[in-house]
Amino acid sequence: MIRVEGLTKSYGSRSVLTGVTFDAAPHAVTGFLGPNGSGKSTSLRVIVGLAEADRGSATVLGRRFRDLPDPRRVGILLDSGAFHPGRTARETLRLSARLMSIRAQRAEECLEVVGLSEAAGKRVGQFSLGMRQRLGLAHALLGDPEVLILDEPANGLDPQGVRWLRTLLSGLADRGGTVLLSSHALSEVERIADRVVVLRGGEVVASGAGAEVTGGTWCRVSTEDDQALARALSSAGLAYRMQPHHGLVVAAVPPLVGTVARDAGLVVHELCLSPQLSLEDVVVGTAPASASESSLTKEATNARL
Ligand SMILES: Nc1ncnc2c1ncn2[C@@H]1O[C@H](COP(=O)(O)OP(=O)(O)OP(=O)(O)O)[C@@H](O)[C@H]1O
Repeated sequence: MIRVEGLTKSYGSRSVLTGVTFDAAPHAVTGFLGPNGSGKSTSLRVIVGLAEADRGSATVLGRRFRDLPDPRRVGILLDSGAFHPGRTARETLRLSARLMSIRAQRAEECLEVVGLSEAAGKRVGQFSLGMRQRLGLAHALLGDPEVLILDEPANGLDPQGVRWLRTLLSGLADRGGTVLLSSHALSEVERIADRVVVLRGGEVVASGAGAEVTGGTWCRVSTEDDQALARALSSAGLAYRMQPHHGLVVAAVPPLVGTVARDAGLVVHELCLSPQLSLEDVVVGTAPASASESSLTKEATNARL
């Protein structure tokens, strides 16, 4: 379990985190999402004791990270570019294993897990970004941890690598582990994470299972006359946003939107649930007024259903 409560931090006069509060629970992969500069890395650095918060607290397995009797229970990958470029992958892992009093054979096992056995004798300086990420993951796995804290682990991985990462992380979560990973790549996180925490401008703007975060009832719709549909949705008290090229995103389930379109006499061209789009909207802050922002919308939705 990772518990973060009220983290607030400034660099000089610049506020970077404001009251950041969330949990990452065992048996789950929690995605920590947000645009560049929203404070994800700073939060992770505070959690593992590499940065100090001005206020608030962060605990891992019930204690501050630095107070853990056995920090090997927590695997961390914050910067895969930090490995010495002149060492081989095997040397890098064996050195860390020795520092952490972990048997040397574990380095070989972790190289195998991340698919780097063949490249184990190669210098890290010759590695691609994706290979460095794999090495970083191997490093995080050395202590056979119960908790993984990963900053942008999918960075540089090809689609096959992302699939492999998903299998690796969900396997750890299935065995009772806690995984917290940051990313600004929404599609990856949506596929990997069970729950998401969305940070924007140093504040948590949403958290929960994907469907909870997005209201679970967002859909994308386009009709023969989207302006006419917009007017009909407004009359029905439903929140919507016009999309740049065509269509709208609406805070309601498809049958309700379809009914509104039919009552307005409009031919529907496209109507589908749109969880990916809505999560992206939440992260970048372009979501239409959500149900929580507009109880009228929610009531109208319920009434029509
Ligand atoms: N050591 C530092 N000194 C001053 N400002 C910092 C420092 N570290 C981070 N910041 C600032 O804090 C803000 C949040 O940065 P942070 O790296 O936590 O964001 P992020 O969400 O991880 O972004 P990214 O997705 O680009 O990695 C940024 O405006 C950044 O410039």
